[in-house]
Amino acid sequence: MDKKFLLAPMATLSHEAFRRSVQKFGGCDEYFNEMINAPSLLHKGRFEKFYTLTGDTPESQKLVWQITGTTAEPMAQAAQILSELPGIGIDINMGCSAPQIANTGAGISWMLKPVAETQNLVRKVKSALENCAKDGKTPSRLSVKLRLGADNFTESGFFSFTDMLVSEGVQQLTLHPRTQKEKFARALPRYEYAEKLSLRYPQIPIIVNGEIKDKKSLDYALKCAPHVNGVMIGRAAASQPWIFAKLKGILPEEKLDMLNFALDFISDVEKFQPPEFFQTRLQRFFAYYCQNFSFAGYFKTQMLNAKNNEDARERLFQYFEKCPEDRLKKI
Ligand SMILES: Cc1cc2nc3c(=O)[nH]c(=O)nc-3n(C[C@H](O)[C@H](O)[C@H](O)COP(=O)(O)O)c2cc1C
Repeated sequence: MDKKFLLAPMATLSHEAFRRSVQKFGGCDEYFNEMINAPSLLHKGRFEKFYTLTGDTPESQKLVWQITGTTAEPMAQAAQILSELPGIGIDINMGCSAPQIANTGAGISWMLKPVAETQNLVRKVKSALENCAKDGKTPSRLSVKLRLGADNFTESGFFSFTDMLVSEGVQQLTLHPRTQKEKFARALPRYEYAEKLSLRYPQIPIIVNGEIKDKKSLDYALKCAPHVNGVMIGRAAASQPWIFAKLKGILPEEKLDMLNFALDFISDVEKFQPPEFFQTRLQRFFAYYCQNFSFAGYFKTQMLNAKNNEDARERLFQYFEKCPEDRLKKI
């Protein structure tokens, strides 16, 4: 397939330990990091360094650092700092509609504010990236991840917004084609809008995102948006870190040891996350990973109740002792 595969930014999930799980199967073309709050990064909070830990593998060159914030200046400064790290570039989060983000003026709010304010943000971030590209180096790529906008969005309003982004020098757009309030469980994303973006801006890559979880859903998204340059996958990569290899048709024949895979993930979390984050990181990952098993609901509850990493390991051993047939799986 000539399309790129991208790992979605997912708060508490898209970190180095999780990327390593994906990389075990050959990885993907771009890894979006979980969103990084710009003011917190600038204030050098106690945990901020863990958001940018990469472990320095060649795959780190494929990182995209997503920033979130409510005002332009700190976001431009954060973009500058992050552009010094390994990776492809900086992404501005204009799509997150979770109330705790959107209500503060971050995420999708950037699509709803007076356009001049968002234009100022893009301009500031772009110029920060250009100013810090030293010695004739190409500046880091600037991309934006967005939704369709408010529930009463109009097509003309949406395109005048994306026209502004592209004319300000945004070099890649990822569209999760749902409105602010459309939840995952509701209707399918409106993939045709990604197609419209591809035809409108042939000069930049357009990435489609949302509900792609297997060959059938991939084929459907690409049938609706055949000209997109890539496909971004979030939740399905958390339940099946091998999904990119599966969709590319390069999965190894042999069965996967699901217990050892999970144990490796916990060890990587210990390497790349602070102890204060262990519980949330494990809980979020296992909420998805446990979907692979015969007694998914029971297993998930067991893992969500783990008190610490040792307890999580113990619960893994117990599950596979009870259900040995789940341990070696053809994925
Ligand atoms: C747990 C979780 C955390 C997320 N965090 C972010 C984030 O930090 N930045 C962002 O732009 N989108 C975030 N999203 C949205 C995803 O990037 C993606 O757009 C959405 O999950 C739809 O893709 P999917 O159907 O492949 O999961 C998050 C989604 C989930 C499920």
